[in-house]
Formats: sequence, structure tokens, C-alpha cells
Amino acid sequence: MRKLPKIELHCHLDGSVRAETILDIARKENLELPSYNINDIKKLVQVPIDCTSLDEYLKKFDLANKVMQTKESIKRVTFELVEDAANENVKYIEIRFAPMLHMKKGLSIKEVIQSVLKGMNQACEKYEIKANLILGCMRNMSVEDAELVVKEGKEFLGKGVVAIDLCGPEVEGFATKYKKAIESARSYGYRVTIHAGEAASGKNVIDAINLLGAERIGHGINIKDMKEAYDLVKRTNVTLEMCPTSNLHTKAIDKISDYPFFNFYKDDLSVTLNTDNRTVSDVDLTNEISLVKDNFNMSEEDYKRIYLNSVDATFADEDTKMWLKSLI
Ligand SMILES: O=c1[nH]cnc2c1ncn2[C@@H]1O[C@H](CO)[C@@H](O)[C@H]1O
Ligand SMILES: [Zn+2]
Repeated sequence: MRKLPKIELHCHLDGSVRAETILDIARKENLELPSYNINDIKKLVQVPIDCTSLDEYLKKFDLANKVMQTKESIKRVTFELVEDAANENVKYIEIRFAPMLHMKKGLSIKEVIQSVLKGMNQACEKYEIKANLILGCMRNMSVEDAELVVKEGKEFLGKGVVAIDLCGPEVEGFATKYKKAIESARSYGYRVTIHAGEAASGKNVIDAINLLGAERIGHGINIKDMKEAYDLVKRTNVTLEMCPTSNLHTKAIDKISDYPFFNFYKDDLSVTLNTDNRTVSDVDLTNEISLVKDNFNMSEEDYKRIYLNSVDATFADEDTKMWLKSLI
């Protein structure tokens, strides 16, 4: 599994910072941590298996965000994420982050994005991997904040930024509020992926597609319980970015045998496999693919089809897509 070429479309930068790096940056920047013992740090940033909800899961991001407030540290953690991905043969990764979370020490949205881009480009030069960025707008911040991210980020379109996302806590009916912001993002040329149907119902997936023009959905697992949402995803061929271990952690499912990924796949939905958060969920993509392979008898042929689904669903340019197709 490790050796297979891989594609990752849903990976949060702040959820994927190495615990060792959190400790190291905190020491260098004289930041206060609750402990300076690596095992304690791991406990603080990894979610326990008895986590009960997405809201509880989201509390695990605070420490990583604390060490992602300077240009140098943001560049470093991005470089390391791409390095970690390249080391397990991920050939293409779309990294998402919410610029507004990294302005506590005075960085501007543009400076945050530039720092992430620098780390990403440096790693892509060193390793055989390509990458792009997705800008996240936090649903627990204001609509004006989302509009600001869209506006400030647009000059990086075509230079590494490809898409916009809404992330953070999910309430029923969140989409309406962001209609205008996402509409303007689309008009600038952002592609659109939206976290939906993860901690709330499939209705949010319907809204993300119909109101926001989502081409991909983060998770979308709850369409399994709503025929109308399921049929819409199938009819529109919208891609689901699925993340098994994360869904176990947030209790979108109780056990892996309930995971609908393989049923979705067999019914020809466009599904992809991703980590969501490498550190918070303590996984890599090899893990996630193995989990599905072992529990659902996924064959090598199946994996190839899923890989090719992922290529089609990337927000990458045609040359990159052709290159990715040639690898499998
Ligand atoms: O699975 C998820 N669902 C919703 N929001 C998430 C998930 N994982 C991470 N984040 C949120 O996205 C922010 C930017 O990366 C993170 O800080 C976290 O709050
Ligand atoms: Zn996510």
C-alpha cells in the first residue's frame, strides 16, 4: 500500500502538523505549552477514540494553530506536510487551511498564503509530488471574514491556490448565509469544495451543491440516510472527499463496518479517500486505504478506479492530470 501512487484531496494543514514540530517551534519562539514532553503533546493534539462529536474533535487544533503564527513556522509546517505525503508516495495533494486562524501575531491574509505557498513549492522541488492550496473560511466566523479571504486570496489563483472551502462546526442550513461569498469566489475563478453532511444531515449536501455550486463535498457521509441527497450527488457526479478514521472519531459512524464508502463506490458515485487530519486523527493515507481494503475487500482494480476518480476530481491543470494518470 505504501508504494502505490496516491492522491489526497482533503487534508488540513493545521490538523497535520508533526507533534515534534509543535514542540520545536514552541521552544524556538518561546511559546508557552501545557507540557514540553512529546508524549503529552501527542495526547493534546491527537483525538481520543472515545471522542463524541465534531465539536469535540475541533478542540484539538488549538495547539497547532498556536505555532502557526509566523511566516517561518507556517512555511516549515507546510514543507513538512508535503514531505510526509511524498514519503508515502502521495503524488498530488491539495492542502487546505483557514488563513484567518494565522493572524494572531499580525500576519496579513496574503502573508499567510504566501508562507504556505513557499513551503509547498520548496517541498515540491525536492520531492516527486505536486500540490495546490484550498482556502478555508471558518463557519464559526462571520460572513465578512469569508468574503475577505475570498478577496485577498484571489491574486493567488493560478499561482497555487485553486479553491475555496467552508469548514469548522457544521449546523443545519449553514449554506444560505455564505451564498453571496461563494458566488463571488466562483466568479473570480475559485473552484468550490464544501464540508457538508458530516455532523449534520444530507440536506446540507443538497444546499452545498444547489446553493453554493460545490463541485466536491468534504465528507458528505450523511447522504447515506437521505435519498434525495444521495440521488443528487449521483446525478451531478459531485465528488465526495471521504475520510474514514476522521468519521470514526467524530462519530459520523460508530464502526468501520458501517462505513458507506465501498457501497458508494460500487454504485458509481465519485468517491475519494483522504486523511482529513494526519496528526489529529493520527493517520496517513496508506492507513486509510488499508482500512478500506481490509474491511471491504477492495481489490487492486478497485483501487485503480478510485485513484482515477481522484485524478478527475482534482482541481489541477490538465498537464498534472495527465501525469497523474500515467503513474498508475
Ligand atoms: O472534518 C472537519 N470538519 C470541519 N472542519 C474541520 C474538519 N477538520 C478540520 N476542520 C477545521 O478546519 C480548520 C482549518 O483547517 C481547522 O482549524 C478546523 O477547525
Ligand atoms: Zn476536513
